[in-house]
This record gives sequence, C-alpha cells and structure tokens, in this order.
Amino acid sequence: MKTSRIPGFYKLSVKERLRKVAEFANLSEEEMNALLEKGLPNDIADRMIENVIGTFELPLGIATNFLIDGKEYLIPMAIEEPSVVAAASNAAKMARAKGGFFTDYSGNIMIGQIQVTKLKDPNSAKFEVLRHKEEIIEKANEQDPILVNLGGGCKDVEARVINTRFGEMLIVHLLVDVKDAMGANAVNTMAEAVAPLIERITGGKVYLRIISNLAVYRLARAKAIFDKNVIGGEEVVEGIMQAYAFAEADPFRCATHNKGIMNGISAVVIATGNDFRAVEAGAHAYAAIHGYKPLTRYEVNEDGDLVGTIELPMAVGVIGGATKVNPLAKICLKILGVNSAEELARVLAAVGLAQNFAALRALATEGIQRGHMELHARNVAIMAGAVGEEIDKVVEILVRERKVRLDRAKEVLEEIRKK
Ligand SMILES: CC(C)(COP(=O)([O-])OP(=O)([O-])OC[C@H]1O[C@@H](n2cnc3c(N)ncnc32)[C@H](O)[C@@H]1OP(=O)([O-])[O-])[C@@H](O)C(=O)NCCC(=O)NCCSC(=O)C[C@@](C)(O)CC(=O)[O-]
Ligand SMILES: NC(=O)C1=CN([C@@H]2O[C@H](COP(=O)(O)OP(=O)(O)OC[C@H]3O[C@@H](n4cnc5c(N)ncnc54)[C@H](OP(=O)(O)O)[C@@H]3O)[C@@H](O)[C@H]2O)C=CC1
Repeated sequence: MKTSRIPGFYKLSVKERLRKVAEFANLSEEEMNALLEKGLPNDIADRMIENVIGTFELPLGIATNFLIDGKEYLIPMAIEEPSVVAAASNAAKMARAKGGFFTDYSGNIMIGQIQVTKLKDPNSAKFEVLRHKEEIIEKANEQDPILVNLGGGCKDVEARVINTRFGEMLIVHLLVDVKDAMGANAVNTMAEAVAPLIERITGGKVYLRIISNLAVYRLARAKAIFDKNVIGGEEVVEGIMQAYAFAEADPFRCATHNKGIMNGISAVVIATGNDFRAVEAGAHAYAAIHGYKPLTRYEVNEDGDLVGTIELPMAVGVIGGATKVNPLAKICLKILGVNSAEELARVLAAVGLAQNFAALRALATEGIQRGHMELHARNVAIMAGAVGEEIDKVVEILVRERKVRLDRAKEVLEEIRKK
C-alpha cells in the first residue's frame, strides 16, 4: 500500500529520495529531470513576469509522514530555511498515532470589493444595492461563462456602510465561487464590470474594484490529536499549553507563533505556484480580526492528549495563476496528488498545524536551537567554504562545540584541511 511513512528518508541521497517520490507519485523521467536539472525554463519565465533576466531557485524538500483524512501525502516544500521540512515531517509522524490530520473547508467563495463614495444617503444606497442583487449577480456572471458552467460564479452580494476620514462610504461585496482557481482575476473582472451598474443604482462614485485577501468565506481547518505518550508525556502537553497561552495573550509572541505556522504553509504555497502574498495577507488579517490571535488553538482532552486545531483563509488554486504555467508547480501538484483547490487548502491547513506543533514542542522542551541549529550548521559550513565531505565534518564539530558561527566554521575548515 502507498505510504508517506518513509523512515530515514532524510538519510538518502538526493537521487534516492527523488526515486522514492517518483514511485509514490508516478513521476516520469522527464518530470524527474525537470526537478533535478532543468528547473523553470527561461522562455517560460520570460512570459510570466516583466523584464526577466533569469530565474531564482529555492531548495525543494519533501515532508514525509502526512496522513490527512485517511489519505497519504508527500508534501513538497520550497523554502530557504533549515529545519522546517524536518519539523513538519516530525509532527506528522507523531500525529499518525491518533489517525493523522482531519480537515474541513468552508467552500471556494472569494470577496470582490467595490468602493462607492460621495453618497448623500449611504444607508439608502445600501438598500438599493441589495434590492438590485439579482441584476448585479447577472451582470457579474456574464463576465465568466466558463466558471458559471462549472457551477461557480457570483452567488451573492453584501453591502456595508463604513466610516472613513472622508465620511461614510458604501462597500459592496460580490461573493464569488471561484471553484478550483485562486480567483483574483475572475473576481476583479466581475468587480470592474458591475461598477457602472452600481454607480447607476446608488448615484455614487466608484473608485476601487478589487478582490479582498481577507477570504473569510474560504476557510480551511485542520485538527489532530497528539497522543501524550508519543509526544513526550504530560510535561510536554503542559509546556505546549503554556506556549499557546503566551501567544494568545501577547502579540509579540503571537507574531512569531503565526510566522511558524506560515513557515510550512508558504513553502507549499510557493511549491504549487500559488500566490504566497495573498495567503500570508489573508492569514494575518484573519488572525487580527478580533485583536491579533494565534491561528492555532490547543486543548487537553479527557485522556490527557493534546488536541490541536487551526482555522485560516486559504485562497489557493490548482488552475490559473502560475499553477499550470510553471512546470515545477505542476509536478509539485502531481506529487501532492491533489485534484481540487479544496483538497489543496485542506492539506495546507494540516501542514500549518503540523509546523506549529513541532515548533511549540521544541520550544517548550529542549528549545529551538538544538534541532534548528544542527540543520542550520550546514549552511554555515557551506558559507565558510566547505565542500563535499568537509561539510559533514565541519557540522559535526560546530554542533559538538555548540558554536554554530561563521568564524569558528572557517577555523574548523582550516584545521580539517591541514590534516
Ligand atoms: C529538527 C527536529 C525535527 C529534530 O528532531 P529529532 O527529535 O532530533 O528527530 P528524530 O531524529 O527523532 O526524527 C524524528 C523525525 O523527524 C524528521 N527528521 C529528523 N531529522 C530530520 C532531518 N535532518 N531531515 C528531515 N527530517 C528529519 C523525520 O521525519 C524523523 O522521523 P522518520 O520519518 O525518519 O522516522 C525537531 O527538533 C523539531 O521538530 N524542531 C522544530 C524545528 C522548527 O520548528 N523549525 C522551524 C524553524 S524555526 C522558526 O522559524 C519558527 C519558530 C520556532 O520561531 C516558530 C515559533 O516560535 O513558534
Ligand atoms: N489581491 C490579490 O491577491 C491579487 C492577485 N492576483 C493574481 O491573480 C492570479 C490568480 O487569479 P485566478 O483568477 O485564479 O487565475 P486565472 O484567471 O489564471 O484562472 C481562473 C480562470 O480559469 C478558468 N477555469 C477553468 N477551469 C476552472 C475551474 N475548474 N475552476 C476555476 N476556474 C477555472 C476560469 O474561467 P475562464 O477560462 O473563462 O477565464 C477562471 O476565471 C494570481 O496570479 C494572483 O497572483 C491579481 C490581482 C490581485
């Protein structure tokens, strides 16, 4: 049976790891070659953004051990930071004892905002917008017949009067089911198309017509039960609860707590060619909606096990944007084996929870430096000029001495070379 539980995966060579992933995801020789050698071709890069002079690479790692809603996943992560991939794999391994991760999703609804200004009677304008809802929806849906045929499109209209430095404004929201796309282009097109109609209905002046990244109707959720005996006993449970309480009460800690969550989520968002700024903006805005709070929550159940949950907006797609343009993103989606934006969003929530749990467990016990610095030591050794087998030798000495510093790495390297 296909499993993501591959003990010691990290001890294999790059090629051996790739072979295992290729077996898991049925990758072709060509796809393996693209990951190992070819990367993002210049001619494609040149069509993706402006003024291209080359491409910029990141390491692509695979987090193992993920069991999500009963399905095995290998998780591709594009990230520059050491220990993130190891931590995600570590947490996912521990979660397996109680069945892995369980997820939920609120649907593919994105919000398009239309800003209506210069209104004498904004509440009356709000009433008129809502009274003309069907006409607005119809106009929006004329813009994207393909999306509508797929069962998506504009589904509802909301209107809010807000107070600004220029007095009251009416903000109209188009609620659009964007199906398997992230949805910004589809939503922006609709928002621009309905703006003249909304001006006619309200008598106001429309300025902005743009998607909102605070995607409160596109929430992904995950839950995992971490068995107290697997994670190190009652003291570890207590330590993680204390860490959670700290983040809940203090925005300085909470920013770091949520950054740790995004370590995992952004790495997968990047690997799948999605817009990581959109997901980051949504996550932090959602965290701040009632005062800045952790995106994860922890509780202790009647067995004394730790129950972790996460909830955050997840505007990602498996179609559109760069997901199908960048050949590496296409391969990463194939490795993940996700078939819809919904499934990708659910996986991302599980990754965020895993990442946070691993970090809190390390922080509340031995501290982050042992695990993180061991892996960071490799970067320091390479920066000092170590190559090939020298890297492992330098790392071993730096970690043993607990001096993961560039100056010491250079000294150690010199000593090794003299021998
Ligand atoms: C680093 C570990 C995993 C070591 O943990 P360990 O206990 O030494 O690991 P282990 O040797 O017992 O192995 C357990 C599993 O971890 C994985 N693992 C173990 N080593 C590797 C490796 N080299 N490469 C890849 N995977 C590795 C691997 O899955 C392995 O099991 P297996 O599947 O092989 O049976 C642990 O200390 C850990 O989870 N630390 C947390 C590190 C972390 O969170 N880093 C994020 C960067 S720091 C940051 O930016 C965020 C932060 C911390 O500020 C957020 C916050 O404050 O909340
Ligand atoms: N604030 C923000 O976050 C902003 C983000 N962006 C960028 O917008 C891009 C994402 O926009 P997005 O609209 O997702 O991308 P695309 O416009 O590339 O793709 C979406 C389109 O694909 C077509 N489509 C085909 N099959 C499906 C399906 N199963 N589900 C959904 N759509 C389908 C649809 O219609 P059709 O074929 O008719 O086109 C749909 O409109 C990203 O690059 C993002 O960076 C842009 C502006 C602002």
